[in-house]
Amino acid sequence: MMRIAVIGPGAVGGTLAAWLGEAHDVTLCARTAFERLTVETPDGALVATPTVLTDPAAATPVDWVLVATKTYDAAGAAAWLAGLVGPDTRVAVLQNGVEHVERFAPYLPAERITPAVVDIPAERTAPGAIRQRRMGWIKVPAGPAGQAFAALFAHTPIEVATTEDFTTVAWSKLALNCAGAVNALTLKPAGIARRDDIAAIMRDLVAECVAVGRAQGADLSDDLPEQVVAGYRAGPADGINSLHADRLAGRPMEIDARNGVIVRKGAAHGIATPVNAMVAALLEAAGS
Ligand SMILES: NC(=O)C1=CN([C@@H]2O[C@H](COP(=O)(O)OP(=O)(O)OC[C@H]3O[C@@H](n4cnc5c(N)ncnc54)[C@H](OP(=O)(O)O)[C@@H]3O)[C@@H](O)[C@H]2O)C=CC1
Ligand SMILES: CC(C)(CO)C(=O)C(=O)O
Repeated sequence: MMRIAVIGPGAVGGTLAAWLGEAHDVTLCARTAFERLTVETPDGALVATPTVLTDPAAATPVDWVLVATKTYDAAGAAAWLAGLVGPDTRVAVLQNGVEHVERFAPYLPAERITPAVVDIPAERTAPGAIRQRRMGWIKVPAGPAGQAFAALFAHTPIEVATTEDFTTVAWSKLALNCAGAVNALTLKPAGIARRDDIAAIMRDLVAECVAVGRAQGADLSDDLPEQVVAGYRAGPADGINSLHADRLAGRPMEIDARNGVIVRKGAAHGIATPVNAMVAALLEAAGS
């Protein structure tokens, strides 16, 4: 049994905490207090009453810290690290985008950070109340830290694996996420991808991501734009991605981590990214 702290027990953090709590000692580090964690999973409900801390001063060292806040809440998440991180603690960052390590490098030595790509669609209806839509998967870089992270989930049906090519995994996931901007813009769930005009915009967003990702070293196939659209069309039409959920709730949005990053890194390589720049600007304006 490992001691695990989850910073940010929202849709992803709450889902993982509920599964991990079946075999480990899990503490939740939350911003908003709640008593009961209930996750409707594809295999039925998981209900737990874990320790929930809301004051970083109450945190004590654990074996693993899992950071699952939104990217824009990194500074708040980092406030927990002084209490949670001891000499042997490993820190996994479970967020979308391709900048997991850069984002937390100001707070921790980079070698202590395990970046994780998560593909587990989950929606939070209230603090501690979550619907996990699909069992999904997590990928982490190959190596001792990645193996130790995967071992935490050995008792769960979630597929957690290491990869020798994390760059490609992260950019492939970014391709999926950058296209999801259309949902936050239109305030329509995943089924909007069934419209041909919207699918054309999604393909353009992904094509820019592919061009920039390749320049960053990712091995991305030519048909990724088509695969992304096909995936959205095949999934539940009422699925709400986390960017869309943020806009619906009036929260900040991960625009920079999901679309802005393509524009920023594209500019560094001299690659034009007008469609991602446009949706990022429209979302910034919509959220301001
Ligand atoms: N939802 C999904 O389906 C998926 C999301 N992701 C990615 O995972 C990451 C997390 O997303 P998601 O789970 O949807 O986000 P949520 O908004 O559901 O959860 C984030 C949680 O972080 C908490 N939080 C914010 N600041 C702090 C702080 N200082 N201390 C402690 N807790 C804090 C929030 O608290 P409060 O309750 O007060 O808001 C909230 O509970 C994002 O990068 C997202 O892109 C990846 C795959 C799937
Ligand atoms: C698209 C999805 C649900 C895939 O896990 C996701 O990453 C998100 O909502 O942020």
